[in-house]
Amino acid sequence: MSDATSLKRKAAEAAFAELEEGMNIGIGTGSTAEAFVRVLSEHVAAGFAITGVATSERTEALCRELGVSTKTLDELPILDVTVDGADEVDHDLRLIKGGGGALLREKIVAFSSARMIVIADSSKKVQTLGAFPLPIEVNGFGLTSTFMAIRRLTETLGLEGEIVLRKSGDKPFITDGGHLILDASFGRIPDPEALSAALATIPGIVEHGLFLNLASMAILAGPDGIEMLNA
Ligand SMILES: O=C[C@H](O)[C@H](O)[C@H](O)COP(=O)(O)O
Repeated sequence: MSDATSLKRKAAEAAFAELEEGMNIGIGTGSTAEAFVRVLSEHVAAGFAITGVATSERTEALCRELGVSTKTLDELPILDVTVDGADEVDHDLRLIKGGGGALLREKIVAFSSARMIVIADSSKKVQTLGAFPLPIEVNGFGLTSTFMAIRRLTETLGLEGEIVLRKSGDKPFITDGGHLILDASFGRIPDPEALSAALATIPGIVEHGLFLNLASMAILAGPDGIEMLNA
């Protein structure tokens, strides 16, 4: 197991320790969330009862393959906890998510959960969000207009940098919801709340990858052990 893989597994094991039998849980997307599904599946195989709501088709397929039972969010609209990865975490538990394109369902599921536990290797902890390009999920209709509105509004906040349409091979990347993603490389986002509020005014934006006031705990696994951040 590579160092990064073993750190993800350690974070996933620590998140499992926060769960109780019988809980209804949101299950995130990405390589760290996948490590969590693997840990979970081992406990399920040993008789631990839990029901999950997956945040992506990819996670749903993995749960099915590994024997973790899932329901839809409509069947289980109130969740005890969501466990998910992140692309960046700051000291106030503000996150950038969506590197894997699952931000919309991830945010809906996290919002439906009493708690959100973020799991990551310690490299994801940052002083200021923004080195990781911010994913912005947009409707395909009026893409150019939406792009220009994002550019205009972010410039008024002093944010500059490349904004590119995410591709999968030579085609646009399409999310599980059938939308497109623009990745905005701002470098630094000194005021995530102001940016989030500004983006919310643009109708073509479906959702963005700033997760503010959602995470209640972050479990960061590093070479020297586990660091827990609590809201
Ligand atoms: O859309 C994907 C998610 O937000 C992931 O949780 C995030 O990109 C982190 O992924 P990973 O654990 O693979 O670094």
